[in-house]
Amino acid sequence: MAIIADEKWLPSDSIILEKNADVAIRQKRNVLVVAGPGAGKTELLAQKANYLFETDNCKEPYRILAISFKKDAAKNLKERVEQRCGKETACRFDSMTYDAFAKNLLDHFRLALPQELRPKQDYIVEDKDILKAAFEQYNNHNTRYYDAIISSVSLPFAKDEVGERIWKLLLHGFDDHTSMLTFKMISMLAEYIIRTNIMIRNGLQETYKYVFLDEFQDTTTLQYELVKRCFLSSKAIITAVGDNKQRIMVWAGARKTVFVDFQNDFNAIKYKLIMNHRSAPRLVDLQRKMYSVLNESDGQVQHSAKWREDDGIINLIISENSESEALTITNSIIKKIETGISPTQICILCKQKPQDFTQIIIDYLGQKGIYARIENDYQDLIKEPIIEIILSILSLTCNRKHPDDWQVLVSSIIELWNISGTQSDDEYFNVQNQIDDELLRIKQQFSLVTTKSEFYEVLKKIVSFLKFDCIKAVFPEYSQGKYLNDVLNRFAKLFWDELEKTSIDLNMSIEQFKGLHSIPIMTIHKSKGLEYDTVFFVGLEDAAFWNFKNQPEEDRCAFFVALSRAKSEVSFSFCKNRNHKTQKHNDINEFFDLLQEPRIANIITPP
Ligand SMILES: Nc1ncnc2c1ncn2[C@@H]1O[C@H](COP(=O)(O)OP(=O)(O)OP(=O)(O)O)[C@@H](O)[C@H]1O
Repeated sequence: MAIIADEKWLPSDSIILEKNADVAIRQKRNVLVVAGPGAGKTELLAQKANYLFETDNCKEPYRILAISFKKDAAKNLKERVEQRCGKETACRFDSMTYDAFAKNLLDHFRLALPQELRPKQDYIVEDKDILKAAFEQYNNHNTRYYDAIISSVSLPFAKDEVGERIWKLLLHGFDDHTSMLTFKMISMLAEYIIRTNIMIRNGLQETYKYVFLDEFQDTTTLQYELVKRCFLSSKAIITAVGDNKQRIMVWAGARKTVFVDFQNDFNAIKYKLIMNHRSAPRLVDLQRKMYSVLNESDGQVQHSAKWREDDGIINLIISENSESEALTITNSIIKKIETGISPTQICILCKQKPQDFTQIIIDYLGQKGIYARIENDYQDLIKEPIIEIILSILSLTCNRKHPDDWQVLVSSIIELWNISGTQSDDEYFNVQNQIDDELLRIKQQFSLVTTKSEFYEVLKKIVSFLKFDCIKAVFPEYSQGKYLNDVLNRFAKLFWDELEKTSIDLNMSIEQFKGLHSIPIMTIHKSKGLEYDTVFFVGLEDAAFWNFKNQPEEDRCAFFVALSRAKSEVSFSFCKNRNHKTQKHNDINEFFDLLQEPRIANIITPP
């Protein structure tokens, strides 16, 4: 890659950065970028990676570490950097979740832990049954407090309290159980490793010259402590991006003071962005109205110039019952699709339990030949590296001429089987031939599949061709316990569902599984960081916001996140009688008041 002089560097993909974004990208010290939805915070991180690599500010062999909350967010960021800088340079961009970061540290440096704190090498992660069994040994049956008890322990052990005793059981195994760690325990052990081993800490700081923290508002105290332990007072330059108004993880321990703490601890300079590149002007107006409700100053937010001033539609649908709600939403979706909007650009959101709120809508859409599905199970699976490889194999058995799939498969196999670039061309062609032969065998075997168990046999063949042990060895996330089996089983089940629905049309099943033709349904939590042309929020009701009285701020943020996923249209739906139960909106009247203000929402009251 040719090196570009600092002053000549320009953002890629014709992106024009607002001034503060450009300054934050070029800044040579720790920065905190705070900005509303659609301001381009994630885009800023991707551009900053390009800038650092293209200008050689991040010289070889230094690397960039990017930490996100969700696997798909981490993968998307990596893909953007790969597209722009090429795979070779982007291999110095390590994009992972907090959980993966902590687990990598533990797995690499497990032996640096004293015996008392050292889990077995084959420890299992997040197994609820083992957790329960450990607590029950101490007659503790209230699962609600398990997390708090685990987190209350300080390392190293000093007190011999119940929490410590439970940790010991989980660390070393008990009865027939092997070691089991929750992600919180992994984070605490990783923090302990860094705290007590200067060499390891120095090594980490020597590796990462730059660190990116996405969705910083949701960082928990444990995660923040780990970042601090790793990078405080180091030469690593940290860029954190976030939005207070989207803090919807307080229930999971998000640290409310994290922005101020970061500014103080890391002497970070704060930049505000004011653009909203995503939403149409009328939607931005509604978001702006919510700023004061969310205790955020700043009505300065601006919409992009690509819109006309009166663009954007907001609806409040008030239905008598679930059937009339489903009919209204289905008809509205049909109209959207008729105007050329892809189903994948239409999203249905719920505060919780999407199954309970959307099953009738799924059925009605299905009757019209429109496929909608609850994404929560699919989203994470699709981003699993092993599933990406299996899908590429299945796809190549349908059509050998899929260059992207071929690329994924060959590069994965080279990595899995540890065939380095120094091997001879002969060896490389040999591998290609082996892949070709195997694809043919799988194709033949698949052509005879009529039952679930026969399909499972095909999958087993694929995994044995890839070599189970190599998969475990190459991908750190699969190295321990049952996780790889768990991923494969979940995939087998969901993919067989698609095969059944398409009468075993493999090509169609792959497309359906990837969600290329379906309307995604998900919780607000899963929708973070995503965007759609049209959003339907189903269940603007007290029952969905059942804890509003105790956590009004977090629920307001949830409403705000739902609203801000939409580019051009958003509908909120209240149903007077949902699933034979009368619904109210007394507790969340403020949302109704807001939507019913003059010139905000069209009120739709189907019969
Ligand atoms: N400078 C820019 N010019 C034009 N479009 C942009 C720019 N920055 C980002 N975008 C586009 O705007 C949309 C929102 O960007 P992005 O997802 O990075 O925002 P965000 O601040 O992370 O949003 P959120 O907090 O809501 O998840 C994306 O479609 C992105 O491609």
